[in-house]
Amino acid sequence: MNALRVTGLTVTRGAGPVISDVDLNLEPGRITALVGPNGAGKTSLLEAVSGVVPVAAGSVHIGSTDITKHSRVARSRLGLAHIEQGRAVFAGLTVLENLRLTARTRDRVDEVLELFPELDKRRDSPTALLSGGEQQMVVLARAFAARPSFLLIDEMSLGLAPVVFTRLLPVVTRFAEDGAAILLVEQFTQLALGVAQDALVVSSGRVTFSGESRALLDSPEKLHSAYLG
Ligand SMILES: Nc1ncnc2c1ncn2[C@@H]1O[C@H](COP(=O)(O)OP(=O)(O)OP(=O)(O)O)[C@@H](O)[C@H]1O
Repeated sequence: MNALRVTGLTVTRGAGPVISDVDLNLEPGRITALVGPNGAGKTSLLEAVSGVVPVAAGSVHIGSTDITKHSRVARSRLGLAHIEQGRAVFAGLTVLENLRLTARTRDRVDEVLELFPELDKRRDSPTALLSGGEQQMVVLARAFAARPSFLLIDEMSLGLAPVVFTRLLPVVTRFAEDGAAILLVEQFTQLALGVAQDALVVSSGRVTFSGESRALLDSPEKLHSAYLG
């Protein structure tokens, strides 16, 4: 399976660059935690990789295919999915209908519901009636149903109690074990580093650490200085 490779990426917003010269590799089966202070540029980096915003310099490749100028739709056809910040379910549809929007087969819907027994129980409920945590599960489940090879997840925990977020993390791990490459942006730094094999710290738009997440978990000083840039 291919890797996704970001090289020398620079993104400009408003007055100047918010991401500068970032390199990043997403390998099949591995989770990369992307962490850093507020306003560091994490969301902008994800948006540039998925094609929400254009890049000012640098490139994004899937295998040998240069997707830097591809549309979002073209990227998604190549297996790239992006769960953007803030949950967006189709509230008027049931859980099952939400999943069928992205699943190619009925079997895939069943496979995904196996990962989320809570949703299976409520499969025929309008999604609007679910709790915030359950709605976030629908968002994740809908992304999984499309079987992306590369999944960018932006602040899955936003608005959720840590206990709910902790419930979602093993499912993300399981999805990576099935072969997906995942880039996880998270405010709960320790939890994100705990499930990830690789880590990238950005501060003021620049990479201040790139390596195994274990190195940061073992050294709070290293993490602290990477945050400070
Ligand atoms: N639409 C926009 N127009 C102009 N500037 C923007 C826009 N969106 C974000 N920015 C700026 O880009 C910089 C990086 O923001 P970004 O949201 O990418 O950071 P972040 O690391 O995801 O932050 P947070 O952790 O707070 O969500 C910030 O200075 C922000 O003000």
